[in-house]
Amino acid sequence: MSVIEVKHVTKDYGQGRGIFDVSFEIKKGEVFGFLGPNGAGKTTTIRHLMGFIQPDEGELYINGKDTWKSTALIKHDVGYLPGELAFPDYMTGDQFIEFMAEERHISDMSRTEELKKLFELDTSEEIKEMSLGDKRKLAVVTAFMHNPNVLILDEPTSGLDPVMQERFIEFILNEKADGKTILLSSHIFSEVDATCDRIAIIKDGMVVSMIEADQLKRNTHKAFKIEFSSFEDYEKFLGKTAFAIPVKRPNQNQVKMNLTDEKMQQLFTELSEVNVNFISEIKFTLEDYFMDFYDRKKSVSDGEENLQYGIY
Ligand SMILES: Nc1ncnc2c1ncn2[C@@H]1O[C@H](COP(=O)(O)OP(=O)(O)OP(=O)(O)O)[C@@H](O)[C@H]1O
Repeated sequence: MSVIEVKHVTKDYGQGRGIFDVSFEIKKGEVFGFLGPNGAGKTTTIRHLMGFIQPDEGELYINGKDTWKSTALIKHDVGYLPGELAFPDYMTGDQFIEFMAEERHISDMSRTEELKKLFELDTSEEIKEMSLGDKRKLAVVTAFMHNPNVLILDEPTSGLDPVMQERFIEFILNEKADGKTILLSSHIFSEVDATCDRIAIIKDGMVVSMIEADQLKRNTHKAFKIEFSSFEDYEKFLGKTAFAIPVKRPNQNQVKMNLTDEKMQQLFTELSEVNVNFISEIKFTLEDYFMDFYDRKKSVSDGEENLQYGIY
């Protein structure tokens, strides 16, 4: 059974703003990445999941409970790390932790202590004196101190330095190994790449793509750049090749093309008849894939937009 279910959720704020017919499911033990440009609708979707907002249409469930109708129960199951942090400024970190422990009826503080140690957090300071990074760490400790089975993380590492970002990734991977179900909204590709099993891309309030992270890694379709030794070689290759060549750069005697592993031998046979300066693989990353959705109008030259890197 899916732990998180988002079913045809629409919240229309007018003028094209909001989320529209958003659907996805997250299975137990899965880390699901939610990527999208600013204003795409990530936070709105997450706030619906937390039961803070009632959808105009559609339903959302966590562990089978309707998130709007069972907000209090949801809080018990879920560790939520909001994108924008709000704390009572007059408290110290310790007082806030104590307050949250009482709220959650936690008496055994061993997990809280472990989290404080993991993230090297000094909780004796007044919250208003804390750096943004320390406030983020305090939010992490208090969001997960009750050891929830479901983690909902909205831009969790913003404000953390690279060492702590790395530590947060380790934390997510450990939680995943423990069977937790995790929704991670992020702008940081390396973080999503390192942790997520599946990734949804949201744009203008709509889910425009859903991919398995492995699909990117195991992609047998590859893109190559080839530079010929002379314009004659370039022309000779183009005149004879059986491959479709989406990118041609006559000024540089270069082509770019897609290829599956099985067709590699055929390419080398064709290239043996001409002189080549180099052939290089164009590495395809999650970032490339995302950027394609991020701005379809980005400037492309020589038909480069046709290079789809085999992701269909
Ligand atoms: N309460 C609201 N009233 C009106 N419009 C809203 C409201 N909340 C969000 N929106 C609009 O809905 C759209 C989606 O916003 P949302 O905050 O969900 O985006 P996001 O993907 O989380 O972006 P970011 O990466 O910048 O945090 C935006 O156009 C935003 O202005």
